[in-house]
Amino acid sequence: MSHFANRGWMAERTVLLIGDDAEVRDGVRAACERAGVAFRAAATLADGLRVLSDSHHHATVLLASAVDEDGAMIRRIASAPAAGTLVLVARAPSLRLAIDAPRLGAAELLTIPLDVDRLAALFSPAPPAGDIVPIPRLHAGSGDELVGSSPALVAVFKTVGRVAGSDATVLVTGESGTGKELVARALHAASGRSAGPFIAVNCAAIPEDLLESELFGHERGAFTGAIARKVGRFERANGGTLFLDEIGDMSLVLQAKILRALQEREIERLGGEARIRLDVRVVAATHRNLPSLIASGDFREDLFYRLAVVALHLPALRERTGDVRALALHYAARFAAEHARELRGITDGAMRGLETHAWPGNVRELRNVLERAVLLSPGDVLQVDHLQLSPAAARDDGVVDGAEALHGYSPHMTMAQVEALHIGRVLRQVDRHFGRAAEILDMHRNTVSRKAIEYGVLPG
Ligand SMILES: Nc1ncnc2c1ncn2[C@@H]1O[C@H](COP(=O)(O)OP(=O)(O)OP(=O)(O)O)[C@@H](O)[C@H]1O
Repeated sequence: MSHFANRGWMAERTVLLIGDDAEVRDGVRAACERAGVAFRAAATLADGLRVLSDSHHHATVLLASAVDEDGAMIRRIASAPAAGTLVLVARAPSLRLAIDAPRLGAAELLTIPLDVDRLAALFSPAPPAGDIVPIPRLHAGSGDELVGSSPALVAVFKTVGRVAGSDATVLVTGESGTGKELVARALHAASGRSAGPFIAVNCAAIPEDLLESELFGHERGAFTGAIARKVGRFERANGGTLFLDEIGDMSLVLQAKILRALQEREIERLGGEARIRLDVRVVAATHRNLPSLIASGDFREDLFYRLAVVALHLPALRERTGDVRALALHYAARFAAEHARELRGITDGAMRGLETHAWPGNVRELRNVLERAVLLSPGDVLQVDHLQLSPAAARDDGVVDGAEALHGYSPHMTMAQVEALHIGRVLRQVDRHFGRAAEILDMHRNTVSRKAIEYGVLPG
């Protein structure tokens, strides 16, 4: 390469650091050297804006300042066209900064001490076009359809097609996140009841003492606190489909009541006299092994046979890796459209990473990984670093199986990996409510948010 050509390339690929911190400067410079891009620094915001006004940068790293409470500084840099990809770094990022960063236009928020490898990956030039799996255009109307063509999923499609037209009760089994609810919706949509309601109840999410009235309803005064009549979900599903999710977590008393409702096709509201006729198709689902619950006396055998008139099993995603590519492209296209991001494709390396991941959270986890990657990738190609797949869940460690895989845990993990997994899981569970997560984890909420950012486990 000639001297001039080299200079031209360097001018294109320059990273600007704005901020006055020796440790950050050293880290960013090291990442630039590793990525083969030029490094430039501006100590103050004013200097930085001056530099940005006369030269273009591939990426800008901004040391987030505690005084920038409303993010005005970040917004100003992010909106400068010459700033390129914006990366924020902070020593102890506040929860607010972590949540606001993507909205303000930052592609990444990194903590100090800097992860030089991650930074270098962000600065690396886009990979050559040949290594990219292109993302298809999203066709209009593609919503929540079942994606995949593995033999296991095709068998599910066929069964759905065969039984949708009947009113037979269907039991859908499979690990959490495998698509049981989506299958129930597909059964409803393909049935003669699609004009009627689809009512879903997560039996494990509703406290035991409320579940009965939630399902069957109650009359006014049926119990303390029943100040008005309530129509239950069975009744609300009349003319349509009732989806009873996590049926294996229901008490034996309620199991008996469900069985009766299914057999008699009638219910009574709590505290009521009248029998109410039902025209409801029931689809039930569970991630638990019902035959073993029957063996331990925790699930009624007669209810099992009543529910499993047709049984449909959704295999875990790691057992049908053939579906991963189609799902990844589907969700990349969908989230790119949803978040108005131009995306060309996914690198071969990233696709391999997806195909060899153990997916303890199944399709739900894949969907979250893709959404986060689409939001946070700086360029128009998704690379393996953008996926932030936890190495602990790589499939080929040979130990992750059965119940352990279900929980993403393996005895080869470091304490940090276990902590990352647990914090991510708790945050998802409490729907990103950091106060509640802090209580569960018995940690200060700032520690929770710092660790979540550090480990890259903020749920999408
Ligand atoms: N084959 C698939 N194609 C496209 N999206 C899918 C597929 N399977 C699952 N998903 C998506 O994954 C997510 C989880 O699916 P769903 O809620 O149906 O799983 P589930 O098995 O009912 O989970 P849980 O047992 O935790 O309730 C949803 O966003 C769903 O749209």
